[in-house]
Amino acid sequence: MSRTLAEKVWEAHVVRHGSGAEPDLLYIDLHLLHEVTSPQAFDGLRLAGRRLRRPDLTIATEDHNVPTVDIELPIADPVSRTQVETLRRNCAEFGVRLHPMGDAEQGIVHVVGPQLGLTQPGMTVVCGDSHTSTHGAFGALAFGIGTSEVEHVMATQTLPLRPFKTMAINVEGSLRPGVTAKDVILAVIAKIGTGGGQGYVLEYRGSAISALSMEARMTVCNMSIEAGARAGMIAPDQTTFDYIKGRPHAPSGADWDAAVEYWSTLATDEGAEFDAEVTLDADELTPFVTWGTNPGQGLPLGASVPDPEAIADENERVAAEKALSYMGLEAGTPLRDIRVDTVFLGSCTNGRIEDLRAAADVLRGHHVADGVRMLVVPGSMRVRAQAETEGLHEVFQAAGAEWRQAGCSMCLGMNPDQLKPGERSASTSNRNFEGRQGKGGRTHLVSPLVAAATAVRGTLSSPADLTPADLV
Ligand SMILES: CC(C)[C@H](C(=O)O)[C@@H](O)C(=O)O
Ligand code: SF4
Repeated sequence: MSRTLAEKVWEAHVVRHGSGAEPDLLYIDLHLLHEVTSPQAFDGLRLAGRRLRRPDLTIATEDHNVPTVDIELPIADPVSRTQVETLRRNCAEFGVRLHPMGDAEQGIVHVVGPQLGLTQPGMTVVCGDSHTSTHGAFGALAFGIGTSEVEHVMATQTLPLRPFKTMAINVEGSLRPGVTAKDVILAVIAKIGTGGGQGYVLEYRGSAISALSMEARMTVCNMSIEAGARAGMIAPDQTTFDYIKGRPHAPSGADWDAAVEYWSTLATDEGAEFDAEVTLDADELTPFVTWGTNPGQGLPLGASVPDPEAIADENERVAAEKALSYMGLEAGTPLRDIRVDTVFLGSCTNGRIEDLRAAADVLRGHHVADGVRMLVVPGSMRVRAQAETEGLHEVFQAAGAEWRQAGCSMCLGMNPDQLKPGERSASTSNRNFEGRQGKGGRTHLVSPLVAAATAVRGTLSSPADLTPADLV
């Protein structure tokens, strides 16, 4: 029978089929941990007198609560300090490999796994974090789990799971210059809505997806959860294999050949049926930005703030009214006229080396606009080191941007990098919820190219809007 990629990975991991209403029990190949969602799970193990079943398949990093400056000083915020210290104690007690602040491999959990070669095609990957969907870019079945499930995986290396439906997201054609993976996924979410993926594993397919680099594919899969999906996946291909080859945890020698042979069987079979299909024309996409307070409230940069009155669906209309009032925006204002105070380049969506390179290319020869602060936060210390080898930090600093240490940073208000009430950002992260980047902060989700151009002009912009007058 023809099967989809997701079905193949699922079936390869069933330890025990559930009968009737019972869920299947799946084996988990990789368990990622961070400081926010692990403490109660470790407590649970301790109370039950259990050890970790497979510490060798478990890895932890510090990302959410870490400051991105003065990292050699004690963490000032007591809550954050406790989180980080608790993770350190737990990892030492239970024998889990941890990359703490300052370590060469520390970084955002979803940047660290792939860069170490831990994330591989055909795996099941879990983490107590919704953006675990990122790892699906490798053809892994990867999803976020709750804290009680984290404990279950720690104790047994398995997880009871209910079946899912499959949705194909076909993106055909080629992206125009200046249009990126971030624009693709923002357009997908605007099309299917923040609940459109509920109950589904999304598979991104088509010529525009095949043409993406691994890092761009991670950007797409990262935001699957913002469409409500269980996971997002892309079939592994030569691009995937080339990315993994030679990484610290990649198979080598005969194991590599055997792995590639297996990975090559994972793509969805010809004739396999999806429960739903959505199609997007890549050639028609332009830079996309959000105007509202959920990731589905987005439009092409060339559009204007929508008029809620013109929205037929009542729920959507009310949501739009509320969003505009929170965002301090007037219907009809061209999106390009929206002025920002802050630009944030980073996060597990867009904090990898290609994102930094793309933004640096725009910033070279330019300066951040008066009154705008720009934070550049590499997704991991390895990304930071690579960027410094390439001199990108000098480009950012010469442009007046702040060059930071690795972490989640301004993606969410759990560390010192936050917006003040009423401040507005252009942010390469994945969520624009009320207060996400700090209480009262207003977030516009954008690509790294739009982030950089916006920093220069001070209003939401794409690189194509920069004129010779913007050069310094
Ligand atoms: C803190 C963590 C549980 C959360 C998540 O699950 O995604 C965070 O990473 C986020 O992006 O909102
Ligand atoms: S960078 Fe943002 S989205 Fe990613 S794990 Fe951290 S807080 Fe969550």
